[in-house]
Amino acid sequence: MASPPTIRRNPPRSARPPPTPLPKPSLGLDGDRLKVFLRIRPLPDRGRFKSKAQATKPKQQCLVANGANSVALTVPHSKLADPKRARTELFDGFSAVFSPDSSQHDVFSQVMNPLVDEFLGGKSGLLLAMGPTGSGKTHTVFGSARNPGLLPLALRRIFSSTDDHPARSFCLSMFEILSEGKGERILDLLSDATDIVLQQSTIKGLKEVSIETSTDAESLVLSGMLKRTTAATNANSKSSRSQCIITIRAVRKINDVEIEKSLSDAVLTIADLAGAERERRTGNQGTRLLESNFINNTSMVFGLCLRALLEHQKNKKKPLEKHFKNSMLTRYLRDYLEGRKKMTLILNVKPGDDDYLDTSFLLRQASPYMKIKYTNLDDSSDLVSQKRSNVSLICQENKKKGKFHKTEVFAVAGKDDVAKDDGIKVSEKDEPQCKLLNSELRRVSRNEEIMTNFARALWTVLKQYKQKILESENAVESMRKLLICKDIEIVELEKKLKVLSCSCKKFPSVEDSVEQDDAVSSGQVAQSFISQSSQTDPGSSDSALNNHSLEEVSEETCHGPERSYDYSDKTGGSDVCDTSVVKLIDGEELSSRDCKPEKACVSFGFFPQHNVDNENIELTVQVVDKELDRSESCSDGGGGVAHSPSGLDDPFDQSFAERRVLTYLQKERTNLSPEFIGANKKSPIEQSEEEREELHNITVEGIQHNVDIRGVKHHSTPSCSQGVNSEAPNVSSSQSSLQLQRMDALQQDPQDLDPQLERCNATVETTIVEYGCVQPSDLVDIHGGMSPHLSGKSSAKKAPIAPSKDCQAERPTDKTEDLSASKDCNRKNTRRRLRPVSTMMIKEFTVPDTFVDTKREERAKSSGAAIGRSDKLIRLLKAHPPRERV
Ligand SMILES: Nc1ncnc2c1ncn2[C@@H]1O[C@H](COP(=O)(O)OP(=O)(O)OP(=O)(O)O)[C@@H](O)[C@H]1O
Repeated sequence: MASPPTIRRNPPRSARPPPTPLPKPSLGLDGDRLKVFLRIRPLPDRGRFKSKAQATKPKQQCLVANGANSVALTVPHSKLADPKRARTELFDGFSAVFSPDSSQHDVFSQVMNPLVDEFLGGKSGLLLAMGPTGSGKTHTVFGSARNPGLLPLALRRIFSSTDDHPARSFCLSMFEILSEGKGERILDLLSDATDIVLQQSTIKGLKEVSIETSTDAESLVLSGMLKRTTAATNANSKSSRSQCIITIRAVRKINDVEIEKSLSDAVLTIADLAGAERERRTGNQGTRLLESNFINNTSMVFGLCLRALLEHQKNKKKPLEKHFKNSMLTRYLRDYLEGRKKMTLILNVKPGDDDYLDTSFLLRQASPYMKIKYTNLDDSSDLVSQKRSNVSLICQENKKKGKFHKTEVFAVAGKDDVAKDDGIKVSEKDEPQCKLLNSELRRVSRNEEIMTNFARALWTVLKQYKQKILESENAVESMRKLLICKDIEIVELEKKLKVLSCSCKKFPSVEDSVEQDDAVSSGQVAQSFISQSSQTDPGSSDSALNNHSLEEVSEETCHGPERSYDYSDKTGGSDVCDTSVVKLIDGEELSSRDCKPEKACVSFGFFPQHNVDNENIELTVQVVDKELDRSESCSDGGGGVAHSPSGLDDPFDQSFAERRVLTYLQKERTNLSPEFIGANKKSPIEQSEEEREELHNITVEGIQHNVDIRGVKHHSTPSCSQGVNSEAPNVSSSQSSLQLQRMDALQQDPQDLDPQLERCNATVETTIVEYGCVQPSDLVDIHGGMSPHLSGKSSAKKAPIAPSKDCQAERPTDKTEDLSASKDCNRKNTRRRLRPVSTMMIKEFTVPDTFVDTKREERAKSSGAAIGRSDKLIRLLKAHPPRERV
């Protein structure tokens, strides 16, 4: 059985056959395209190599001329990944390819001679040599004395032809563009001038030397070459470090129309670019490296310009990118790089294997350039470029002056022939260029108009935004001022609240005084305290006013039954009382910094309580809440205050008391002294449930519920009770005033508290007697007296206020007439009495309804919340101390 045939699916690739050279392009097509010549320099002399190995080793070539217009580039073996797969690239389409053995004359005849002919015919042209370093650019352009290059040969050709045209002369300029730091500059090689600058495509300050003969011209070029910047690198012993440009300009000698037509100011430009360098190859460092960067950058920009031109020619809709702006060389050669002037390129390459990368890069880069067409050549380019420069300068000047108006632009652009307006004669040949220039001007002016309108609209929008920002800032400022005003109002309201709260505490005392005619129990003590306060602070209008008010009250209320307190807290207790006590402690006005809740049972009372200990003095202002439940529990608890039946049943007394209270409140409204309030002593008022219900409706209630409500533990000392019985008649008001003055001093100056503390302790007890018990015996109510007390440090917190046995014994109904009994007896009368007072309170101390309502709502909450409000109030009062009294 025969075996199946073996099929090789992937036969090994053989080397590609050499590409067939393309047919030489016709002259007609070639004439319209950018000419690109390729010159392959000969391999370096083998004798240069130092080592014998290198000298004997045959030099491999990677680039060979494959035809008149093409070359074959073969990848060296050393750079092949697979040595078996050799690869050769074909580059075709060159105007001509000069083999290494080509002479300078061969190159000149094909490359330079056509340019010279065109130049002599009045057309500008450019020959530009480019290639890697050491590829023979300089050799091709300048040559040597024995082997002159294209420039000397061109000069010889030009001057050899002048014999036929004696009316023309030529000027030669030579300059170089070299790197300066990270920038670049122009150096005139024919003079020592340093102030030459590049403007548009014109170099200002560049010296032009008129040349009469080729010999003079060559000498001039030689002198310039000597000044050119060169340096030795690993790739070239005399490497050019700059772009050297030589211009030959034809000048008219005779004003002959015919001659002028044939000898327009054509310029023949020859540029020898510095060769692109690879750092690894040249080993450049420092300045050489900067030069390499400059050289490579210029070559790259030049290539970009030609690529952009090609892309633009392929797609007319694609705008021509302005790469020429990125280097001086391309700026100077703008007309050539934008296709308005004819340019010829000669690529110099090295054929060695070592030069494969440089050669490959150059061929890949420059191959597309051969597709560039010249469809709109500018034969009178100098004239047009001069016009463009003039227009550009005019535009720049107008922009600088800010007087660039579109009308002017249109006036210029609207004219078909700018040159005519400028007095320049434009030939029919130049008319297309003038039209092009005019259309360009219209486009520029249109863009200018658009940008101007856009800038105006943007400016308007910005102004509107600015206006809005200003309005917003004003609104913010007004709101800030409004907030400040509101804050001030809040502070004033807080102060007013504080005053009202204190006045509410004082009010029952006054009322009780009026009702009970208890002039001695409360009035005297208050009078003594007030008088002392007045002495302590003569300038205090508050004290004076309060003093006066209460003096009047006490004087007028000397008759009538004296109200009494029944501190029947026999169980020590204290905690049976649910009556909430408002404690207001003003950190500024009270010297005490410590507020301790005291358990007391007061129906409606006010107790300034000074607890003096080693640390501080507590002045606890206790205002009994009028809440029904609490008051009820207070009364029922047995530990509360038993109010004696008020004796103010007399209508005259009632009305009189109301008038007095009204007078007092009117005075107090304007100026109330918290100190006085703190020192004032109020008598608890027992109320019935109906009374409490009514009191809930008055403003005072709202005020009182704004403050902290706590249970208070009454303190009492035996001395207090004893003082009521025995010492009260003997204690003079002056003594109590003196003692109270000391207290007042303590309150006013907390810093002096400690030194005075010990002294005060002794007087405190006496003051307690005065506050609670100093009353004439005939006026002291059987139920007790005023109970505001100052307890000493030993007894202030521990000993509850309780009537002593003696004190209780003096009371006719001390056991039977307890709090509840007295409350029941006086419920209705108290209601009648309190009603007008409540009305007055509403009238005098009306607070905003919202405030009252809010406080009522808050009052409906738990007592814990009330405590929180109290703390808030205390903090608020501390944060916003009342104004200084005048
Ligand atoms: N066609 C040639 N025939 C003989 N010698 C040549 C040829 N081309 C170049 N050389 C020699 O090669 C050397 C380097 O040439 P050249 O300085 O012109 O290179 P280059 O391209 O100008 O280098 P660079 O860009 O660094 O200035 C010179 O000594 C020059 O004489």
